[in-house]
Amino acid sequence: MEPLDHFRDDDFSPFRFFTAEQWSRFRADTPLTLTEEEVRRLRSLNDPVDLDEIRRIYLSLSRLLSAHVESSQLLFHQRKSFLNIDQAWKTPFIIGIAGSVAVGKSTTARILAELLKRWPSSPKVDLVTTDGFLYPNEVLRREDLMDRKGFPESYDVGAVLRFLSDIKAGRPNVHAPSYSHLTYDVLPGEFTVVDRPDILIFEGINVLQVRDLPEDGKIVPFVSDFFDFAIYIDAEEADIHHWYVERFMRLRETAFRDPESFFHRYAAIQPDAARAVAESLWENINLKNLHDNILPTRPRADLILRKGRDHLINRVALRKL
Ligand SMILES: Nc1ncnc2c1ncn2[C@@H]1O[C@H](COP(=O)(O)OP(=O)(O)O)[C@@H](O)[C@H]1O
Ligand SMILES: CC(C)(COP(=O)(O)O)[C@@H](O)C(=O)NCCC(=O)O
Repeated sequence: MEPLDHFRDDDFSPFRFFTAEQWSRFRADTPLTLTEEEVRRLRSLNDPVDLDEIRRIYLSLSRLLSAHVESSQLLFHQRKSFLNIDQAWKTPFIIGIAGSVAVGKSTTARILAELLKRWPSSPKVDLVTTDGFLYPNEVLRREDLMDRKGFPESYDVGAVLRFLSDIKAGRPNVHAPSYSHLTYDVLPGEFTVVDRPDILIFEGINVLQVRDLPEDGKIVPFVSDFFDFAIYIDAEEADIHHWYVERFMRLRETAFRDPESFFHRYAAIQPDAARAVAESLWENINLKNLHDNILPTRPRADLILRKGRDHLINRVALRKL
């Protein structure tokens, strides 16, 4: 099989590689618990995912995650008895989902959340996206970071770490800030409340980021230190570029029509001028971020889902144990 860029599919690779067909066989007898209509509701604009893709890719993934969650619960109980402690609260299992802007992380996260909720054990599954942890536009403007929205420095990483550490500590009613793609800003005073889930899916472009160690020797964790399983959604740069621009053009006919939309002015201009804006946002912000900050985190994932030009997953790489 063709390797994933600089990954080598050989005995020394940390990953095992599968075609979508090979991967689909691992679903065994995992039942299909979503309907076509539900998948349509869960997918983002321009995402072609359908029930066939759920069968081919997501059922095996759900089965694999179920094995990981089960074994982490077993380990948790064994640890309790080893330490002879009586810890009433459980530690949520956290799944990180990373990848470029416009690669389809939100759709994958929403589909996974629904599939996991429908396991026979009916776990409580919550989903949080990292955009709520971006600094408000007012701060980004002041710090001259509006052209670096989505870069590591545009997030309040301290707040992310406090959030995840509260979740892992089993605290009730932990607040995650909210973001609006419509106003292109953090929503003041709006939160998602996360109340001791069994599983938390934490999705965002930079969740596998590692930072330079502080010079003062202070020990600061990485966001991914809180993850039990990390997924990277991957695709050819040219394809993601195309999806970004096409989505922007579709948004002109939908979300941008709303006078509240930050991008409202681009709904009225000529298509060529709008396309030029999308190209520039891609080139100057999102592509740079992909090269400098996102792609380098790919080898840190446990699982890489690689999409083809048609936006469907055609290859899977699973980290060897
Ligand atoms: N300007 C926008 N207006 C409205 N919705 C948007 C806009 N940009 C992105 N979205 C939506 O926000 C979600 C997240 O997009 P993005 O951060 O690019 O990640 P991904 O495509 O990997 O899910 C998607 O559902 C997308 O359709
Ligand atoms: C809000 C985003 C940074 C994504 O954030 P995430 O949820 O991945 O943390 C991204 O969608 C974005 O707005 N990028 C800035 C450039 C642009 O408008 O495309």
